[in-house]
Amino acid sequence: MAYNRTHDWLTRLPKVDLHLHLDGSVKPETILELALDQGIDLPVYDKEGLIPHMRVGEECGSLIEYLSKFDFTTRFLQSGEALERVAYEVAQQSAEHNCKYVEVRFAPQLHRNNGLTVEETILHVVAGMRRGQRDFGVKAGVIAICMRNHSCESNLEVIRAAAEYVGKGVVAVDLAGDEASYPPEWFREVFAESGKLGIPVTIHAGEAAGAMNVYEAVTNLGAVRIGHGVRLKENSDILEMVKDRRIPLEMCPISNIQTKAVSGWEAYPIREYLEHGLLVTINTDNPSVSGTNITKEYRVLSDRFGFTEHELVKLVMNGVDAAFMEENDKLLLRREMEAEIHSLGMSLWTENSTM
Ligand SMILES: O=c1[nH]cnc2c1ncn2[C@H]1C[C@H](O)[C@@H](CO)O1
Ligand SMILES: [Zn+2]
Repeated sequence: MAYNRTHDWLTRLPKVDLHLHLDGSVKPETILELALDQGIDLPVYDKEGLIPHMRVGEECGSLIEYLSKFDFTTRFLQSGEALERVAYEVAQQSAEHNCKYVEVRFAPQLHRNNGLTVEETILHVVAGMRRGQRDFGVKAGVIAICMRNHSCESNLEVIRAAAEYVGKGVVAVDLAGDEASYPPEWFREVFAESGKLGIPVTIHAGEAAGAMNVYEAVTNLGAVRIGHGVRLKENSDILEMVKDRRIPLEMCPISNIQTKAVSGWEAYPIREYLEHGLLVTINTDNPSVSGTNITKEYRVLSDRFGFTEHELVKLVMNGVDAAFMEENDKLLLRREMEAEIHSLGMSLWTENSTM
């Protein structure tokens, strides 16, 4: 059936988001309220005025510049109440874009300035997410992040706490932060522990450094998914390895352009990856830092790369396949999404399609 890819259609398309940072998803209006509640001074007291403090502009030149935006927001996320609230609001924002499943990631050690333990931060994020799931019908999982600039000891603490909550809201662990200055091989000891404890691993790699980091993440850190992987195209052997092992890539198009993972849209390898058979998924990374949402990501792809409706659905369903979810739950989600896509008047084009 011919389909008109309007704004409305892309909003209504059921979607998933596997790569979304909690501290990169806070609404400016929430910051205004949190600042008031917590008695923290703000540089300005209107929503529009806060945006430049939270969002990168056109001139963003690197991942390091991009990461500098997070310090502003994390100051307000130092209580259980604030963490629970923003996790709840992520579910709400996801529902507004018909995002059926979201994996929310956050770094527990960044939220301990007022004395929360790592376990408490996880408990509060899980509680907010569960409440959001109940009120907005968005399924969710939490990914606990180790930071590249943190000590091995502090990252091990995150891995061990996350392990306690696997099956109770936590679905995986991750490594984020300044990739160019902290290569993945420095974190072998940390991720040996996640291997021992049996927690799934995804690693930010091939974003601000080359394909070798993807190789290291997969072969030595146990990554079963890769955050971004944009620079994988720089090494065809590693690209083939990722393809053969069916490692999904969590690509975040708007963020990837802003952090200069590639020079511009013309060099963005998403069509190349998809046509080569890589398991590409589409995600937001940081809605409030990047000024994005999941509908906008799909719209950009449709506009810039001329993806067909079938290709867009393929990207959505790749996300379902790549989710850190129990197989039974995944089957239910897949069925729910396929039925909804079908009711939008679209035929399906997925390997698992029964149509
Ligand atoms: O795209 C990213 N690459 C590397 N690190 C990132 C990215 N987006 C967010 N982060 C960092 C900054 C946040 O404070 C931290 C935890 O969410 O993760
Ligand atoms: Zn990220």
